[in-house]
Formats: sequence, structure tokens, C-alpha cells
Amino acid sequence: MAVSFLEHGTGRLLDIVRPGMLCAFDFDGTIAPIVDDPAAARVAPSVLRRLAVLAEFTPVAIITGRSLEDISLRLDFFPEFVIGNHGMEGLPGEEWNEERYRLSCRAWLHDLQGALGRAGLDPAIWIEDKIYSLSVHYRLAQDPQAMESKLRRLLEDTLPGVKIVDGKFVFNLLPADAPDKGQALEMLRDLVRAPSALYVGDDVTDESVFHLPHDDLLTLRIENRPDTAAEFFLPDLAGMPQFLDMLLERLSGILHAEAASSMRRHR
Ligand SMILES: O=P(O)(O)OC[C@H]1O[C@H](O[C@H]2O[C@H](CO)[C@@H](O)[C@H](O)[C@H]2O)[C@H](O)[C@@H](O)[C@@H]1O
Repeated sequence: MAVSFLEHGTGRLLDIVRPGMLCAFDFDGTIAPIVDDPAAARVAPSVLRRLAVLAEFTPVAIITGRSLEDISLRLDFFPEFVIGNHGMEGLPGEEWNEERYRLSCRAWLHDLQGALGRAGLDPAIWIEDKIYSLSVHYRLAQDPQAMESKLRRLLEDTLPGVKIVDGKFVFNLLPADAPDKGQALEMLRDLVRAPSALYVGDDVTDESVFHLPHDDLLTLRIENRPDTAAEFFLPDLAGMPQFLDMLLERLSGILHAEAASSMRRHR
């Protein structure tokens, strides 16, 4: 169970911040508010400004369930890494797997379109084709709660062996052996040799990061959930600017102190 970041997490933030740390963020529900139409999602300007500054100080990664093509239209700043499809797309050195994921996903899309057509469930259910994975959205169904179990059964029957990860009124369909966000975060950390890291997310696919050892990784979930493995929670996205300000203040303080001491040494 996570504890409130604002009540109990600030000391931990001060400990974890080190020059060169990796700061990683999920997209929907974390830096962009949830909206009915995924095409309308945008980073809140107050968060965008702070992320842009952060990316000048230290490696920043966005690790999202969206495709790279989609997310690249939505980030108006320059993070060092943008990883799509829950960890499948954009990981340096992992590109050789992408064609295999793409081919499986084409077959799922065909089978699923057929099964959904035959089942005649709510017409508001739609498939987001992300080339390497699919998301089946039911947010706008007449009774989303009732639809959840029916749709889950249909997906399990139609696509046995496919990994189904729940999300916010969405089922994410992924190859069973694809890297998850946790593996993506660890690979990026190794790549930049980050002495520490933090990750902010809001959903079930982010739990693979929250389950990583917490020694030098701070994890924060937007919205408290009793079943989360994150260390801390923020009640909602409105707390992000304050969180980023604390992070920026600490990081810039350490970097300035280091620069000052290096100047003294070289005098
Ligand atoms: O890992 P994320 O970046 O959080 O992506 C997870 C899914 O996010 C999107 O769907 C969710 O956000 C939509 C826009 O706010 C909302 O309408 C939908 O109900 C949510 O499930 C995205 O469309 C999916 O592809 C991502 O897998």
C-alpha cells in the first residue's frame, strides 16, 4: 500500500535526487489528464513547462502505452527517451523484435474485429490499433462496469495466450513475451548509468515499475489504490506541478553546489 507523498515522501525525494538520475513518467493520467477521446489528450501546460526544464538538467523518459507515432504528436518538449507500446517500441537495441510483434498484432486485429462484430456488444467499444499492440476501449459504453467482464471473456476466448492488461476503461493486448514498462525502465537506467531514478504512473501497466526494488528508485502513483506496489501516491494529477517543483529545486540545488565546489577546486 502506498503512503501519501506530500505527508511522508519529501525526505525520500531529497535522498533519491542525484546528478544524472533518470526521471521517468507515464503519459495518460500522469502528465496528461484523462479525457474521453484519446486523440484529445495533451500535457497540462503547468506540467509541460516543468518537464521541459527538468529535461535540461537530467535524463527524462516518457514510457507510455501509446504508439511512438501517436505520442510524438503530444510531447511539446524533448525528453531524452520516448518509449511506446508499454515498453515494446523505442528501446535502444530491442528493435529486432518489432516485426514479430507487428505480425502477431495484425492477426489479433483481424480475429478481434470479427469476434466483436459477431458478439454485437455495445457499438461504443472500439479498438485502438497501435501497430505492435491493441487497446480495446469501453469508456463510452452505455454501462462500462457491466461491459468489463463480458468484454474480458470475449478477449480471453478470442485471443488465448495474449497478455491482457487492464487499464482505465481499456484492455491492453500485448505479446506475452514483450518487455514491460519495468524492464524498459531498468534498461534505460543501465543505458545512462543513472545513479538513481524516479517513476510516476497511474495505472496497472505502471505496476511493473512499481514492483521493482525500491532501494534507489522512488515510485509514485497518481490516485491511491490499495493494491498498488508504488511507495507513494498523489491523490490526483493536480499535485504534479508541486512535485516537479520540489524535484527541480533539489536537483538544481545539488547541481549548483557541485559546480561551485568544482570551481573552487580549480581556482
Ligand atoms: O501508459 P499510458 O501512457 O498511461 O497509456 C495507457 C493507455 O492510455 C490511453 O487510454 C487512456 O487514456 C485515454 C485518454 O485520456 C482515455 O480515453 C482512455 O479511457 C484511457 O484508457 C491510450 O488510448 C491507450 O492506448 C494507452 O494504452
